[in-house]
Amino acid sequence: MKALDVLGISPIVPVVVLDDPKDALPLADALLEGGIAVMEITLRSDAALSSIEQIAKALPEMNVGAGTVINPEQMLAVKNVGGKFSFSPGISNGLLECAKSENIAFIPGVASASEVMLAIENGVEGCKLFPATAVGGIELLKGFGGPFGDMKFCPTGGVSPNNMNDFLALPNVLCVGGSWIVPKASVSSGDFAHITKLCKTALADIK
Ligand SMILES: O=C(O)C(=O)C[C@H](O)[C@H](O)COP(=O)(O)O
Repeated sequence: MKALDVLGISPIVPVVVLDDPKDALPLADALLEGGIAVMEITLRSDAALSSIEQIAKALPEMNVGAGTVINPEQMLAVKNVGGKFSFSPGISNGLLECAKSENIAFIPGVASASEVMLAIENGVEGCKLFPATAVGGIELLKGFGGPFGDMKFCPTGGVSPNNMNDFLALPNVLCVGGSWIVPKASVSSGDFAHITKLCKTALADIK
């Protein structure tokens, strides 16, 4: 799978923090039921790698990968447990080299023109804009569209049902990332039906 394929799976990429690996499969099922076949599990908890491994083994129809990948060791660990891709909040030569040599779908985070240029120099076709609303959001993406017409983006950080359509309407935006679609309280209380409902509502609201 290539980075652009990852960004083309669903207009919404759920950004997930899991504290307990037992929640991994019910959550993946809930997202699939809601019509979303991609999920980014952030490496911010000890449960992340084992959650990715479980989902990759049990639910091949779910495209599971990692977020918050900030060094090559983590990128390799994600690949080793069956994660299909790595998102990072930033971009570094170490991550770019590791992704190339290991043939890993890598979506780096960018927030400036120079970072987009580093991505282009390394053959990257799709980036996360992070943290999207804080670094300029819609206006920044419109600005990037001039000099970097071929680069595609997944804005993440501050995206919500209120602004999702403004982002998705831009020609250089393939999808948006967000944590709103998987509320922590719903996961901890086992209310996976609510998450399915949030997915269905969000997909139906896309213009
Ligand atoms: O660390 C990463 O790799 C990330 O992916 C960060 C997340 O994208 C944002 O924390 C999600 O932002 P919200 O949807 O505003 O909660």
